[in-house]
Amino acid sequence: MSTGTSTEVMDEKAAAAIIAGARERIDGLDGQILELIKARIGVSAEVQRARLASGGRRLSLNREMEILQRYSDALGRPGTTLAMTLLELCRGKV
Ligand SMILES: C=C(O[C@@H]1C=C(C(=O)O)C=C[C@H]1O)C(=O)O
Repeated sequence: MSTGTSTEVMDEKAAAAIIAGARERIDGLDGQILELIKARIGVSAEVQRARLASGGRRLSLNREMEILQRYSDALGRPGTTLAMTLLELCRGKV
């Protein structure tokens, strides 16, 4: 996957301004990502509770496979690692 970097030449001040602005946007995006992860943990717990309360198993391997496939299709191998980390956050280690 490309990181979108280019080799354009520029002076240090211009680069510093771009970096500062971009880092602010990255911090904003990371804040949103963290909030989304916390929301995902809550929704996942809701599903797990409902399944347990109705006599089912807490975890669903088929559903986890769908999620791993989706992240892998979108982001390749690191996507699989990311999905595994998300699943661990949402249902604990298995
Ligand atoms: C939330 C669910 O329960 C568990 C947690 C999952 C998740 O966090 O995505 C996926 C599968 C299950 O192991 C579900 O089945 O959808």
